[in-house]
Amino acid sequence: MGSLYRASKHARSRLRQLSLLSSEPSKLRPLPAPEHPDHPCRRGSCSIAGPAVDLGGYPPERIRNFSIIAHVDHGKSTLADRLLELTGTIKKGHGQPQYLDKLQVERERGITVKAQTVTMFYRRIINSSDINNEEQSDYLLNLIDTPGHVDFSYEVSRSLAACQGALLVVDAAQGVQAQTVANFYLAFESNLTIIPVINKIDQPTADPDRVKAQLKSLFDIDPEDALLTSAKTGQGLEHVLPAVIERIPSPPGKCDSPLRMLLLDSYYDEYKGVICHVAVVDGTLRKGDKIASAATNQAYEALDVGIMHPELTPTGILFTGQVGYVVSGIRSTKEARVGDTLYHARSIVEPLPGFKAAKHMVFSGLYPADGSDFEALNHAIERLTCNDASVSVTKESSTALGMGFRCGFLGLLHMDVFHQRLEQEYGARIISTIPTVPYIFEYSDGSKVQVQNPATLASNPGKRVTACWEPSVIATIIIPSEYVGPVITLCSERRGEQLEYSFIDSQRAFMKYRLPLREIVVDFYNELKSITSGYASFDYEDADYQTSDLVKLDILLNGQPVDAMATIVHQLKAQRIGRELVDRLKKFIDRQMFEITIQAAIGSKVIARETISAMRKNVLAKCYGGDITRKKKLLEKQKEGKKRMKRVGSVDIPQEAFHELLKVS
Ligand SMILES: Nc1nc2c(ncn2[C@@H]2O[C@H](COP(=O)(O)OP(=O)(O)OP(=O)(O)O)[C@@H](O)[C@H]2O)c(=O)[nH]1
Repeated sequence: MGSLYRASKHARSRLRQLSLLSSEPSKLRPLPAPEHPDHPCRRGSCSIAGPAVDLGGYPPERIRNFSIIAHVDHGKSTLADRLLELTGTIKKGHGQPQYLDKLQVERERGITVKAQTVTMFYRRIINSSDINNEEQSDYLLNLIDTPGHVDFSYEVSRSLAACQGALLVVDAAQGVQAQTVANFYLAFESNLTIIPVINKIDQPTADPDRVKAQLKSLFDIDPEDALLTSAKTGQGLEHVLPAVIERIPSPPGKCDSPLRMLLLDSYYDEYKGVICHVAVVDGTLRKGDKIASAATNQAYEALDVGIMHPELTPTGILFTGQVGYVVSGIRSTKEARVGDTLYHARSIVEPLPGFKAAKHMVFSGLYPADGSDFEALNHAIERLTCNDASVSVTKESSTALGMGFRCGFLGLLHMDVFHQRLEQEYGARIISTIPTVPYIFEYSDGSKVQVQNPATLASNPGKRVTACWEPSVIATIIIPSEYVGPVITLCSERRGEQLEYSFIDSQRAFMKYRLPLREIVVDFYNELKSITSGYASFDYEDADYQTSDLVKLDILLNGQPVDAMATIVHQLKAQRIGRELVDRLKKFIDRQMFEITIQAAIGSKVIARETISAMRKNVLAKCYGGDITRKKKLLEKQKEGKKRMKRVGSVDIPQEAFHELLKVS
């Protein structure tokens, strides 16, 4: 518990400040919906086209920028929905739950993968018991909903850069989970004011007192500071925005300083080009202003400026402390660099600190299923990386798959989501190769290289590998106490080293392990979930490289190595993985006109072998009788299927075979 305890000591002084904050009785009432004539957006003086919104009435002291952070499924997006309804930003019962989860992939998987910002207007009314003495003030609140899964914590840390506070949502029944811990520290290290929200109190198994005790013991959060809510029934929600206004400081920027904006995110729009989400740190941005990028020194004109309320809403202006969007004629992803500082061209400003570069944990080759689609895939990847700057892309080629790309991802789920978005949003059909982590190899000539593609590993016999290192992670695992035994077994099977083991209360154990990254990227989380009946929570942060005993495992078809199927594995696991790869391939490669041998080999030593006997797959076998059109159709279908095959030497490999190999750990 050492590191948690140390950090919680820091937390103590900060949280003490929080408990000093007033909780004077106040009543807050949402503003009328934007379409209402009394809404401040309608009382504005802006004369721009589109919905007029006057942001002039919101100096920094009337602005709060906050994020919602939590472990997966603790209710962030649902809470965000309720706050949007409460402020009239979206209509109640708008029929689209988790409004801010806009991507198809988010809706299908029920997870947030992109942080989303939305501006809300809120009127605070104090002392409402005496209606004549009512005091009211209007606030502009920027809410950023963030993903919960560890693979997207880069999104979280970027979002936090635009905020001064965060709602830390914890499920009242599940209590603190691994990503609650990770997200708490992300927010804490960014110096944000943290408001604990114990959500789902409507559940029969909810135990808010236990969660309060956990928050106290892990983070030294005063139980009095916790808000109790049910985003489902609406219970307790009336206290959330008052707490945001009272406890979270307003943005610190200077209105009269030269403009400095932080580029938070961007995406490509067919008509407008790149749309940049920005946080105005200092100064004012007006439509028509000439702005420049600190990263590229390119200058642009601000063609359209506005807020997300909840969709793009032109305002013509953005003042200090506000979060909004700007369209500036940037057309390529290379120009819109997340973390960049935008400023008025010709003014001299100190660039903002920006963001730490994303650290790629998993690499995989991405190839068009049909080789002639390379340019289309190139275009799709370029567009998509505009909205997901954390993916690294370099071109590569493979003898088996032709021209393609080597992409770096933040984790396996991130990789999966990227593939799905390519297919759903851009209609790309792709084949991806076995994911690998970035290993480091040292050769006999003293040179060291980072190997992101196993196929490139030392094919030169004059260059012997003399040492190798693999990346490791520090994993945090929180589980009900009865599952401790199986989890310890799993972690040691995965070559883990236990660093910490303690209890956060009478029912939950907390463990820290150092594990090789390779061991957790494929299937670790699924197995952890399955041995703990779904009760385990898991998070990790990257740690150092460790020396290791690694070998390159080749797959050969009829004696010919398939570069796209090569993988790097630990010596001790090579035999089992080789066997499994060969078995899986056998199931997915159809019998052909000749015998096919499938082999797994380390160097020249074959460690596993299977044979597929010769026979042409006769699709007409069961097609008796004389219907010629049906026979033609079947042959056509077979021909179509062949197009999706990849030919290695004389062997046709179906796409599915590549997908199957991804599952071998
Ligand atoms: N009973 C109950 N269920 C809730 C409450 N809040 C959210 N849920 C449900 O919990 C599930 C997860 O809610 P989300 O809002 O998607 O959770 P999330 O934290 O945004 O999830 P990720 O985006 O995947 O991190 C959904 O089925 C919600 O309907 C609540 O207060 N009570």
